[in-house]
Amino acid sequence: MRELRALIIEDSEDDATLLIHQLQRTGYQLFVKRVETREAMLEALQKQHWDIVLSDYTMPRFSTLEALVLLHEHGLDIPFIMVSGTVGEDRAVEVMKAGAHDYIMKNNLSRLLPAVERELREAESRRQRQAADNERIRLSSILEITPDFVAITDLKGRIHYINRAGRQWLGLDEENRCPMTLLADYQPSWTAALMENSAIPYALEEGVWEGEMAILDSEGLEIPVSQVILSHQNQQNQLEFLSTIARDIRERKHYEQELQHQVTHDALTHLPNRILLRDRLSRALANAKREQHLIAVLFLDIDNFKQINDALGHLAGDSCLRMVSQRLVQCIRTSDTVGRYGGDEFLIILSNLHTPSDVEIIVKKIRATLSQPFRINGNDVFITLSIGASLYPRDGGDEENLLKSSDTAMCTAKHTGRDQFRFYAPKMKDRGRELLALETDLRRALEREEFILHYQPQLDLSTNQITTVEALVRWQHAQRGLVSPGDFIPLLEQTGLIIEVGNWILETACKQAQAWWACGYPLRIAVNCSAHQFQQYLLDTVHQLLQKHSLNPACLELEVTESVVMQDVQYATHILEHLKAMGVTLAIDDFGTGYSSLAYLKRFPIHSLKIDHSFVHELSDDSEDAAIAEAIVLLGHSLDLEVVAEGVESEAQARFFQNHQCHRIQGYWIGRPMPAENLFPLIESRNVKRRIVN
Ligand SMILES: Nc1nc2c(ncn2[C@@H]2O[C@H](COP(=O)(O)O[C@H]3[C@@H](O)[C@H](n4cnc5c(=O)[nH]c(N)nc54)O[C@@H]3COP(=O)(O)O)[C@@H](O)[C@H]2O)c(=O)[nH]1
Repeated sequence: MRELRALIIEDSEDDATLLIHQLQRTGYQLFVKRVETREAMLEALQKQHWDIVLSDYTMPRFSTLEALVLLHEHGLDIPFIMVSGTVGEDRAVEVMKAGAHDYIMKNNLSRLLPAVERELREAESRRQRQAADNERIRLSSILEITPDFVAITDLKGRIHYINRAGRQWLGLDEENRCPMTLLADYQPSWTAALMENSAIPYALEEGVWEGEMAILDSEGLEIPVSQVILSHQNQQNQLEFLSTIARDIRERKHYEQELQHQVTHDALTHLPNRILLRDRLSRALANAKREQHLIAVLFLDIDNFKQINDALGHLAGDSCLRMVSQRLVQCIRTSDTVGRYGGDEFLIILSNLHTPSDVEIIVKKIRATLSQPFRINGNDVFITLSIGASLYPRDGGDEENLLKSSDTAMCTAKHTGRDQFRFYAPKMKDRGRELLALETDLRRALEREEFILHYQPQLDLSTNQITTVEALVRWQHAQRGLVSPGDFIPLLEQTGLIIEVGNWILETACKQAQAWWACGYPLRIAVNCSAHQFQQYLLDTVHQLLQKHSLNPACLELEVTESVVMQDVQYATHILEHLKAMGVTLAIDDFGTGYSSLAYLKRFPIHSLKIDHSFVHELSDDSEDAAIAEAIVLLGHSLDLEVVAEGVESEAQARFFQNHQCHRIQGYWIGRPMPAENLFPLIESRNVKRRIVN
């Protein structure tokens, strides 16, 4: 049974009883309270909720109008019916204006029930409307404060509502909040097209569409958004409005891009990494196949990068890689790609080439750019690259083969010597395999005692005596026979084995020199010192060996090439000074082939210069070489350095150097490199069999 709580304002108990009787006929479970003063009504209102108020017009201590004021003061919307015996029309109007919902004459109480029913219904619908209004206000205040863009448009895309965030994004002011402008005016063309062709039809069909789009801000900049579009029907089930809720995803996009960059780029140089390089190569290939173009893949490896790391530290190595990558980027078009393949290896993809010679032009450019010294930690570092190139379609039709071929070409370039460039050629495959096998054998050669030393005499031109011999390593391979150092020294350098083998050479040479001294032959022994050895523990090793074999330091001459000492002048000066302090003599090998600065030459504590044999071979018929050789001898004289001419093969060459007061000569004309025991007869006689005929 429904409840009805009725507050009766009546001074007459009888009249109140009559009203109650009437109300009881409604079938409600009735709760009634009669009051006749303001205070009593106030107390009743405070104690509980009332569904209806029935009020007499006038009472000795209270009135309908006062009761209405009280309700109004407390903001209560309770159906209010005046039930009065004698009230004129004017008063009735006055009461209605004051907020009463109806009035009923006491002599016509049959109207009471329908009036009560109606007012209860209306109160309920007022309550529902109020609740709906409150809900709407709450929702719209939420919409107003949300940072997301919210707009309602009609099916023509005209904006009917837009929230505060939306107004701010689009630069609309408060007054202009529903300007009936088109939402499409605030979208980039690609978003407008996506809306029209896909999102709106889908939302109209399915009710909701979700995806990523963009909105143009007040300055026309694209704000990437994650967007939901909802379609709304009117009461006739016709589609009428679309609401758009868009969330700013700039930050997410930024992180996504950053993540994508991290996955596809090298952290040190910011160049594309292997993953992106492969992707670019496969795209370039697809394009080249369509357009019938040539592609080149260049594999680049920094020569002797380990030395930079070892000598200057890893941070310097890192900045070297960064600098190299910056210079490489400058050498190519933006449509081409340069990336870091790993370690000190870079890859360049050149597309849209017309002829293979285009590659040579780029390689020339790269070498010219890299020929300028790199300033690292206050040192001028010179860097060269070994470069191999493969061409599509000639050397491979897919990424794998092109990469492999360019790598093989680079390895061949590296084995040929530093600073070389090679196009891939099919025969390189075998050479590559051969080098691999050689490397495996080399790793075992030391423990199998397959290395031996040969000695080549140097003739002192002022005394005609052999005063110095150069120790030259040979590899006595079980199957290959005697392997020339030209074939395995570069491999020892690349694998780092040169340190171990170099130390063995140094020790064997020191032992041999000591043995000769013991037999009464005070020969000086010249030993080649590789770049790696020069960078690592050379001072300690030399010091220990001299002690261990009780060798007079003056009997040891270390030959270091010009390029090794020029790579890091400060470091080289430090090492050379310490060696000199130990009493060891120092020679600059292959002099004339590098880039020595005369200023540095003066500063280096060296004892002799060895003229490279390339200037000696063609001496007689090439006046330029003769001029260079003569200039080196003169330079030696003026810097108070001994000069040794190597590669002397003929008497004419020997005479040339004697005439120019060169101190020593070395070469086949005196004697080839030979085992120690073969050298004895030569030293014994103290006379060179072939004499220079004056
Ligand atoms: N780090 C080390 N490098 C070494 C060592 N032993 C040799 N090498 C280096 O290998 C390169 C080739 O050496 P090799 O085949 O021994 O050639 C040397 C001589 O045989 C050759 N030579 C000497 N006289 C003549 C000649 O009259 N004509 C001619 N065509 N060649 C001649 O020259 C090479 C000596 O060169 P250099 O060292 O510059 O004095 C070579 O680069 C060696 O340095 C080693 O133990 N450690």
